[in-house]
Amino acid sequence: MTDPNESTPREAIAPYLAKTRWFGGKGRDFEVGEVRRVATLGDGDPWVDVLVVELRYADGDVEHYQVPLTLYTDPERRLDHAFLGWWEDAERGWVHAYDALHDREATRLWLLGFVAAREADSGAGGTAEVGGLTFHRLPGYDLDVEAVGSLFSGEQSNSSVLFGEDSILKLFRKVTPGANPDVTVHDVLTRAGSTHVAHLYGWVAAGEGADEVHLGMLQQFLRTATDGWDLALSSIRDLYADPEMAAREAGGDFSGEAGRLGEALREVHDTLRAELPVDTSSAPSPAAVAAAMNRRLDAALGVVEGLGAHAETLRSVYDALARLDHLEVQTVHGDLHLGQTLRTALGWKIVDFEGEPAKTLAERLEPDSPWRDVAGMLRSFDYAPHVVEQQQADWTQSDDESLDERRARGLEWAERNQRYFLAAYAGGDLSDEQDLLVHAYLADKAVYEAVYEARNRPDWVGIPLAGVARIGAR
Ligand SMILES: Nc1ncnc2c1ncn2[C@@H]1O[C@H](COP(=O)(O)OP(=O)(O)O)[C@@H](O)[C@H]1O
Ligand SMILES: O=P(O)(O)O[C@H]1O[C@H](CO)[C@@H](O[C@H]2O[C@H](CO)[C@@H](O)[C@H](O)[C@H]2O)[C@H](O)[C@H]1O
Repeated sequence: MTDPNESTPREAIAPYLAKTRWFGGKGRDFEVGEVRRVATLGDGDPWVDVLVVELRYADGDVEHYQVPLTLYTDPERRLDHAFLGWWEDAERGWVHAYDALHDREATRLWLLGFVAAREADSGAGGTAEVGGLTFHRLPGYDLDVEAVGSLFSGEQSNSSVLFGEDSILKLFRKVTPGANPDVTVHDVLTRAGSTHVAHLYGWVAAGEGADEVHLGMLQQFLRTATDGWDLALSSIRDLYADPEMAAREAGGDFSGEAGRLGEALREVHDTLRAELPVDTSSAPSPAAVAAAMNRRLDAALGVVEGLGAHAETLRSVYDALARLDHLEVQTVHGDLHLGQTLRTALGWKIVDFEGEPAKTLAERLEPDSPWRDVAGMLRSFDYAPHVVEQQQADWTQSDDESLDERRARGLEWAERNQRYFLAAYAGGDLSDEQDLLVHAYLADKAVYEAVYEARNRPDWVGIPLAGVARIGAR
C-alpha cells in the first residue's frame, strides 16, 4: 500500500472509532467483524452508505455500531477531522470516506427522508422508504426544508445534528434490533401532549419484523434550553462566591427550580403510567428487585475498592425492600440526572429516555419503579457541590471560610434542593414505605455510579462513595 489512508472500510473503522467521543468501547480490546451496508441515501456524488458495524470484544461481548459514511469520488479533501480513508468501491471506483454526520450535504439526505414521510402523511402520520431506510413521521409539524444541518458539539454518547433552530436529529450509535425506548417513550409522551419533553417529529429505522432496528429520531429543537446540570453548577458557584451566603439566599438558591423539576417528573410519570399500563401480574416482586440490587452490588465489589466497607449496610437496606408486599412498576426514564434536563422559557424538559447505557436493551425495556428516577435526581443534587469543589481545587482556604464550612454549605445546598424536589414530586411528605423505596434506589444508584466513575472518571469515584457512606449513616 503506498498511501497510508488507502484501506478498506473494515480497516478504517477501528482507528476512527477510537477518536470519537461517542464510542463506548474505548480502552477495550476488540476487532471489527461484519460490516453491513443497511442503506444508501442519495444517488449523486456524494452519497451516504449507512453501515452497521459488528465489534467483537476480547472478553466475548459483541456490539453493533451505526457508522454512516459520506462518500465522494472527488479526491479533494473536505473534512480532515471526519476523514476515515479511501478505497476502491466495486460499483463506483475510488471513493473517499468521511463520517457523514459532519457533512451537511449528507445530513440533508436524512432531512429529505423525513420530508418525504410527511408528504405521505395520511393524517395519522406517514412513512417513506428511502434507500433501505424507513422514515416515520408523527402528524402535525411542517419541517423547515431549508434548514442547514450542523453537528451538536456537546458531550454525547450518540450523535445529534441540529437543523437550524427547527429540529434536532439524534442518530443512535450503539444499536440493537428492536424498538429504542428513546423513540417509543417520546412517541407516547408527544401524542399524549406532555409539556415536559421535546416533541417527537419522527424516527428512522432499517430492517423489518424481528430484525427492525431503530437508527435515529427527529425532535423539536428547544431553542431556549439551558442544561439543568450547568444551571445547578452556576447556582453553587454563586453560593461559594460569597462566604456569608446561605443556600436559601440570593443567586445561590435553586430550590424553586428543584420544585418545578419535581412537578415535571411527576407529570411525565403520570402520563407514562396512564398511556402505557403495565400488566401487574408480571411485575417483579420486591424480593426479586432486592436480589437484583444485591447482584449489582456483588459485581461492583469486584470493581470498586472502598465499597466493601459499606456492603453490609447496603444489604440491610435491600433486605428492607425485599420485605415489602409489592412494588409498583411502570415505564420510567431509567437514567435520570440533572444532565438529562433542560430549562426552557416554557419550563423544564426531560430528555434521553434510552435508560442506563450499561444495561441491555431487554433490561432497559422492563418496567421499573418510578423511585429509580427520583433517586437519580437526588443523587445528582448530591454530585453538584462535590463537582464544583473538584473544579475549584485550586481554591485555597481563606481566613473567611474553611473547607469544612464550605462543604457544609454545599451539603446544605444539596439537601435543600433534594427536599424541594421530593416534596413537589410526592405532593407532600413521604410515607414510610416511600421513604424506604427512595433509600433503596438511592443505594442502588450510588453503587452503579461508583462503578461508572471507577471505569470512566476514577478521580470522581469518591463522590458516589461518600453518598454510599451517608446511606450507611441513616
Ligand atoms: N430537543 C433538544 N433541543 C435542544 N437541545 C437538546 C435537545 N435534546 C437534547 N439536547 C441537548 O443535547 C444533549 C445530548 O442529548 P441526549 O439526548 O442526552 O444525547 P445522548 O443520548 O447522546 O447522551 C443534551 O444534554 C442537551 O444539551
Ligand atoms: O448521560 P448518560 O446517559 O451518558 O449517563 C451516564 O453518564 C452520566 C455522566 O455524564 C452519569 O451521571 C453521573 O454524573 C453526573 C455528573 O456528571 C451526575 O449529575 C449524576 O447524578 C451521576 O449519576 C450517569 O450515571 C451515567 O449513566
